[in-house]
Amino acid sequence: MPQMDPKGWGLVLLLAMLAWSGLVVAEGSVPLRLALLSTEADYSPEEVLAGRAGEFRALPGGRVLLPGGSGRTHWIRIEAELDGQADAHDPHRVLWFDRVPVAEFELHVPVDGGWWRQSRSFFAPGPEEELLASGFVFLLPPLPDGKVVMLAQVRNRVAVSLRPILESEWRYRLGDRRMTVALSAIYAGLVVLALIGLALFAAMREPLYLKFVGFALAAWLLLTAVNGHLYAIPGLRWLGISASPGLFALGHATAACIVLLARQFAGLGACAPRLDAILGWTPWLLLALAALSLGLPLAAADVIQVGSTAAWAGAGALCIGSSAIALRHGRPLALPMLLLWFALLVSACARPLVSYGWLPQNVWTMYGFQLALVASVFLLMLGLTGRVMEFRKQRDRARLAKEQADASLKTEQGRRRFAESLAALREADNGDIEWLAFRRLLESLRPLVPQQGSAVLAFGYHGLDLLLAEPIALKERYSRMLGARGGTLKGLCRSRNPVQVLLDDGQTPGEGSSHERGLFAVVPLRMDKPGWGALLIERQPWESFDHNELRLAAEFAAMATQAADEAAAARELRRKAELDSLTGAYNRHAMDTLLARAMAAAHAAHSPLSILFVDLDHFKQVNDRHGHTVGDQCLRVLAETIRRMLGPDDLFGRYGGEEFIIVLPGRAAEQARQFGERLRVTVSELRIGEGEDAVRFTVSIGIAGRQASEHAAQPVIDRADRALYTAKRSGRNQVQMAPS
Ligand SMILES: Nc1nc2c(ncn2[C@@H]2O[C@H](COP(=O)(O)OP(=O)(O)OP(=O)(O)O)[C@@H](O)[C@H]2O)c(=O)[nH]1
Repeated sequence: MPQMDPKGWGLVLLLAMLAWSGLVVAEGSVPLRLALLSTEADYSPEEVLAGRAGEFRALPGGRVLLPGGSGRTHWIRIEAELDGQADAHDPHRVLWFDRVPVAEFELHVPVDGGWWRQSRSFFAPGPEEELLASGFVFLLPPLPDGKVVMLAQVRNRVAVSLRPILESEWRYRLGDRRMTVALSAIYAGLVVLALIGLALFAAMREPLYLKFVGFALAAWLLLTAVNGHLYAIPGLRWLGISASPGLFALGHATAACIVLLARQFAGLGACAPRLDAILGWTPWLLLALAALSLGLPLAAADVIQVGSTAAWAGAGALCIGSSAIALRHGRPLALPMLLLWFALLVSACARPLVSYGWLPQNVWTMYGFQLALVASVFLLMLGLTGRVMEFRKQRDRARLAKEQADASLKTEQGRRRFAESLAALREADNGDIEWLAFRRLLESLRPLVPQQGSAVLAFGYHGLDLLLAEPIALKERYSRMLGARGGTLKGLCRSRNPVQVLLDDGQTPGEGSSHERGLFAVVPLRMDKPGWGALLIERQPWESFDHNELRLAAEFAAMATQAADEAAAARELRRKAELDSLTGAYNRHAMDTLLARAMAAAHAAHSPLSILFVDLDHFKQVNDRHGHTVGDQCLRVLAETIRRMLGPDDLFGRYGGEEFIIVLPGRAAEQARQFGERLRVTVSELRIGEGEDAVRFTVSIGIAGRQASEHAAQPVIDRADRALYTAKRSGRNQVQMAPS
């Protein structure tokens, strides 16, 4: 069995203190004989006493039970034997009745041959009544000793139980004062608890506290209404119009709040979902019943009374059930809650049962409900304050989780975008791959890792030295830093793991440097030795990098170098596939593509373009005489000679075995002829080898120019080929122009 919380013991203590305070004048000092007569006609007190209205029925047990819904007038005869003992110091007597919800209550006392009359109303208390009157109180006129007969005339709608007490005034006042103090404490306590709940809501923004405030206020309204004090409060008197149905509606609203909170405290969503669902819609049902109570005619008040008791019993049973399950699952405060719901259920049903005469009328049956209700509010308050820290922790956890989820989503998006941008490297121009990879790296990391700036430095990476900065304005500073701390950085890169170090840019303070020292995350880049490089991310010296940031930077840096390596490898493969392995010139396939492109460009720009076919003369003899190795060497030397003579836009490829093609964009026939002639002469002067064994060779060249309308290469190639053929036939070692 779970241990009782210290708060639970505090509650028990509170209940005991309230009980000790003695809520009512327990018993009168003068014994009373009671009799009841009910009639539908209107009679005067004399006629009633004379027996014209019917016979009085004697009532044992010191109380009067009046059935509800009758609309009849009840006459209560109260007989007492006054012996005069009370009047030594206190000549006045008080006749006291429990304050029950009756519409009209009039007391008739025979005085000097006439009648002394005073009336009371539960829902419209008169100005002569005290604000927190404990009951219907009548300060009697001086009465002679001996037998006295008084008549109380009552009209009621709901069943009530009345217990008259005849008492000396000072004894009544003593009890009444204790009652007033207790009630004031209860009412004020409820308001204070509601305010505390409101303050907690303002601090925590947790709707549960608002529910509690609603409950505390509903309890306050219900208690003040049940005791009849609500209708005596200036400004709230109008509430008396709703009479008994209004009282029951308040009861239903309070029950709705109780169920709402009981559900929240039990937290059965996971372990008893069905009961949880029922608890979810019960408050709405109770509120609907409250509305119904207000809508039904006043004559149905006694029916509403029965319905209200049943609704409370049902709501109480649900609360008890939920607390019992919560207790089994070890929920905090489940045991005191269970006991309280039980006390509330029993006490809520007790008062109506007293009215029907099925239970004795005493402090517990009449006021137990109020005690239990106050104790419930108090216990819930304790429970709620206990949950403040829990809520705060929960909220912090939820916020942290959301921040982490947002951050990881942002990182994931950044990673995806970065990977996409790296995929585009394969399409990049040859010289841009490394630069683009590192620029993307810096730009992608910037929004993910808070920083002052960042840089990539790389030496001997794919044969390049690079320094990139983000923002670009910092490049100068990083360049200075590299000059001053390059050795340190190179040393750090040997470890291959990211580190964070304080570095300066080598300037002394005051030399114009905006921030001399920064904290740098140094992430070594993976590259083949002797090359080395690093990604640097800079922050203020006091803002260190956490493990995740360093890991992310290392991951992105690895992605960048890997993508650049792959793109460079692809570039190399592509290049090899386009080149002739022996001479390094473009092969025929690549040349066809490049030539088609150059022709289209020349056609679009209306600019000239010339094609030269260069063929070695009697190359078969060179091979035969000197061997293929020498033949190969001749081809390489010729290719190198041609390459040296080309401009940046010129193209050069090997078109067949010993046949080369040269494309000269922008050069017309005459310029091409001069180029060809220069080439022919240069080749004729070449020597392969030394001395007498030196090999010499010549070339024949055929030239054709693009005609104005031509944009396809083949006709020009054909003309150049024919010109070459002419050169060969005409004796070789010469340049022939194709006819234009
Ligand atoms: N060493 C070497 N020889 C090659 C290569 N490609 C083609 N050849 C040779 O080039 C020679 C071409 O001979 P031909 O087409 O008869 O022409 P030629 O002997 O140069 O005579 P003309 O062109 O009429 O002056 C052949 O013997 C081929 O074997 C090569 O890559 N290396």
